[in-house]
Amino acid sequence: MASTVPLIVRLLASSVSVANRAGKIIRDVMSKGELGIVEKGKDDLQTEADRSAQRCIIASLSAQFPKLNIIGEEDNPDTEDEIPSDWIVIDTDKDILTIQCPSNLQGVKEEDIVVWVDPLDGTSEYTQGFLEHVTVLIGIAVNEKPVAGVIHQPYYKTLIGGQKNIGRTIWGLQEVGVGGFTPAPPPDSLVITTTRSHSNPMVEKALQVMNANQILRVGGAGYKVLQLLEGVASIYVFASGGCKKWDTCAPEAVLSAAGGKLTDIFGNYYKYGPSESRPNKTGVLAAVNNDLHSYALSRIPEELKNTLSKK
Ligand SMILES: Nc1ncnc2c1ncn2[C@@H]1O[C@H](COP(=O)(O)O)[C@@H](OP(=O)(O)O)[C@H]1O
Ligand SMILES: [Mg+2]
Ligand SMILES: [Mg+2]
Ligand SMILES: [Mg+2]
Repeated sequence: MASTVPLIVRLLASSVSVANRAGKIIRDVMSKGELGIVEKGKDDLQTEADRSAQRCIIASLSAQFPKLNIIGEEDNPDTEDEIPSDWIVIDTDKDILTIQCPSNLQGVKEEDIVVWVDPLDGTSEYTQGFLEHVTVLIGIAVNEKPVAGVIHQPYYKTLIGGQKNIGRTIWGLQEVGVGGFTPAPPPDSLVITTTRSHSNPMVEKALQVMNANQILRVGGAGYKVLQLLEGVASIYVFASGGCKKWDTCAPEAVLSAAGGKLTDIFGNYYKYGPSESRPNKTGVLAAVNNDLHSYALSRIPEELKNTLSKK
C-alpha cells in the first residue's frame, strides 16, 4: 500500500520518525553526561550527540531510500563502527502518509532529491544547558529548492491529560502546510530573534537598524524559525556568514509551507543543489509573511550588504 504513496510523502513521513529517534539519542547522551566535545573550529563545537544523531539519521534514511543524496553537517571519523540496530528506524509516520502530494512533486525520484541534515542545531546551547533551543533538522530539496522539512525539538515539554510528554516534531510540505503544531500570528510589536552565541559587529549593526521593540537572542536556526511560527518573534535577522545549508534547508521549507520567507540579507533565496557551497555567506533574513520580510529587507543598509558580499 505504502508503495503507492509518492516518494516525497514517504520520505517526509520517515524523516519525522527518524528525527524523533535522533532526539532520543540527544537526550540519552545528555543524561549519561559524557558529551565528548570536539572543537571543529572557532565557536564551532561537535558532541557525541551530534555524531550519533547524524549516524542514526543517515543510516535510517539510506536503508529505506538508497539512492538519496544526503548531506550531513558532521564528518563522522568512526563510521566504520557498527551502528546499534535500534538506531536504524524504518517506522514511518502513518498520518503523513495520507497527505495529498502536490502535483508537481508526485513524480520526483530519489536521484532528484538532496537531503540536508543538521543532526543537532544549537550545539553551543546544548553544551551550556539551554536545551529548549536544540532541534534536529531534516530538509528535503528538489531542484535546489527546499520543498519539505522536519524540525524536531527533543526537549519540548507538554502536559496532556496529566501525562508528561517530551519532544515534538513540526513538519512542512510545499502547498500542503505545516503539521505537528498550530502556527500563531506574529506579535503586535516588532520582536527580532537572532543568534545567542555567534554575534559580531555586523550582526549588531543589522539589529540596530530594525527599530525593534525587543531582541531575543537564542540558539539554532531551527529554534528561531519556530519562534517566528509560534508568534514569539516577527523577524529572524543574522547579517553574517556562519550558518550553512543544513541550518536553513528544513527551516526554510517549514516556514515557506506556512506562508513565510527565508532568504539571505539581499532577499535572495539560497540554492540547495548537491554541489552548492555549504556556507550561507550572505546571512539569513526570515519572517512569517512577505510584509515583515520586505520591511526587514528595506532596513538593511547598502554598506552592510557590500561588506558582507565581500567576505
Ligand atoms: N560563526 C559561526 N561559526 C560556526 N557556526 C556558526 C557560526 N554562526 C552560526 N553558526 C551555526 O549556525 C547555526 C545557528 O547559529 P546561531 O545559534 O548562532 O544562530 C548553528 O548550527 P549548529 O549548532 O548546528 O552548529 C551554528 O553553529
Ligand atoms: Mg555545528
Ligand atoms: Mg545548525
Ligand atoms: Mg548542528
